[in-house]
Amino acid sequence: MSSDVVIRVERLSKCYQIYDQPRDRLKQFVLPRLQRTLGRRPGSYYREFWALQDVSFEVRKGEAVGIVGRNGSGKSTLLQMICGTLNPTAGDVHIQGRVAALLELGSGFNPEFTGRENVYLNATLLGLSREEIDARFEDIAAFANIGSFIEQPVKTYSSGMYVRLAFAVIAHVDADILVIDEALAVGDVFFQQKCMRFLQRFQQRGGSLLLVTHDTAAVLGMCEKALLLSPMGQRAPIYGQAEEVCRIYLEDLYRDPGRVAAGAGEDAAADEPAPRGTVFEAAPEPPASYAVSPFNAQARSFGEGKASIVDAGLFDLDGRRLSAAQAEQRVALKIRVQVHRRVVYPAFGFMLKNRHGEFLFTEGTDAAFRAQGLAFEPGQVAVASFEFDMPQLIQGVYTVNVAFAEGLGHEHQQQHWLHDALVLEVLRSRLVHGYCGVARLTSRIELVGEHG
Ligand SMILES: Nc1ncnc2c1ncn2[C@@H]1O[C@H](COP(=O)(O)OP(=O)(O)OP(=O)(O)O)[C@@H](O)[C@H]1O
Repeated sequence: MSSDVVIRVERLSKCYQIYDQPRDRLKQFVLPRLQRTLGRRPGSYYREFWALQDVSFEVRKGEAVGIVGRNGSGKSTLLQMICGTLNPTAGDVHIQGRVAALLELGSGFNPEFTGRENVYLNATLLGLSREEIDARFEDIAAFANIGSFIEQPVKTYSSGMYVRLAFAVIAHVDADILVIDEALAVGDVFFQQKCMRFLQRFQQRGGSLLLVTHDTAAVLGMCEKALLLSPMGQRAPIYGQAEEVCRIYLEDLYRDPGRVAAGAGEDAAADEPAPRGTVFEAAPEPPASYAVSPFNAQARSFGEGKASIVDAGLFDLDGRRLSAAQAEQRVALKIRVQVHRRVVYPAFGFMLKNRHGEFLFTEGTDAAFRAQGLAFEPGQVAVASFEFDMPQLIQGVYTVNVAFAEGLGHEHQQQHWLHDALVLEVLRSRLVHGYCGVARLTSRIELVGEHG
């Protein structure tokens, strides 16, 4: 195996034996032995089911590979074989380094043990000595941030707490390869962003990542390569550049006849064909709606401290603070600072982040006020107000960073930067794909003629 390949999967296949009835399993266990003793050819009492066929790919040091595929395409089966908890029917898996996995909820932890005991159990299984775990325990507990629950049996945990602890363990065992089933990303938006930051640093340090997900945006955001698996061998596995693989995955998904409900369109088909010139207007849709959190003054922050951000929030144009907003509503995002020491060329900014920690947009006053030579003096209070139309966001939870800096362009220095000062939760949105939607969308369909 070449030195920088950490996972090599060669022609891997898995066949499960399916028993139609429980008693067939017993028959399969007993009868073939009996038949052999009697000198007869043993029969079989199961059907074969190939969950995975002929999968080959490689992961290199520092590389992130996404595994996409519809339900039942064999993703979990593949991961289990990579982690060594399931034996392949054919083919090989070669691993170079320590693998830590965040797989099915419930696997890995003993429900009767406390969080602390499970940390020791899991980290030991992943190769750490007792002394190493002692030295890291506080960091693990701080990463999980589940408070005194760490001393409670994990059977009392919510699924979010469970994942927090499981992720905290795999983040601290010096793994070379992390295997993450993204379906488990059930923690809140802060924890998800924290995990993403950790995964980015992990990769920068040379760690390799296998990410299983249905979310092509996550694959495109994090992975250079991707593997596409299809259920029931509908198509041979495809391994290649993430963009190309995600494109094929989406095409397959939309080609699936099962997507269209049986009988759909029959009512319309019974109607007379619409004449040329008919225009179909889109039915009006309710606008996307958002819940807006109060300002979190305790949010994580950094900066040189010449001024402090003491408030930030979304307001309507009459100056009322908003706890709810709608897409395309005109709003003002306001950031209030108290100045402690003189600030020359002050600049305010804000950015919206999705649950992966990716910036959807960042806006700031720097360039717009550059020519005006602003300076703030100690004791002054200033409020920046950004007015804009609320964007069309896809389903999810978002956070807003707010920042105050001194200086221009690249020469600026952050005075106070607050991570996640506001949280924006999408309560309803027509959008489920992509990052955000277009503004002021209206749509119509017109029959413009007949061809031929
Ligand atoms: N122990 C088993 N015995 C028999 N069939 C199994 C077993 N485990 C999985 N399968 C079947 O193998 C196929 C692949 O399952 P697998 O769980 O690996 O798919 P998946 O891609 O992870 O699905 P999902 O996205 O729904 O989690 C499925 O049809 C599943 O029913």
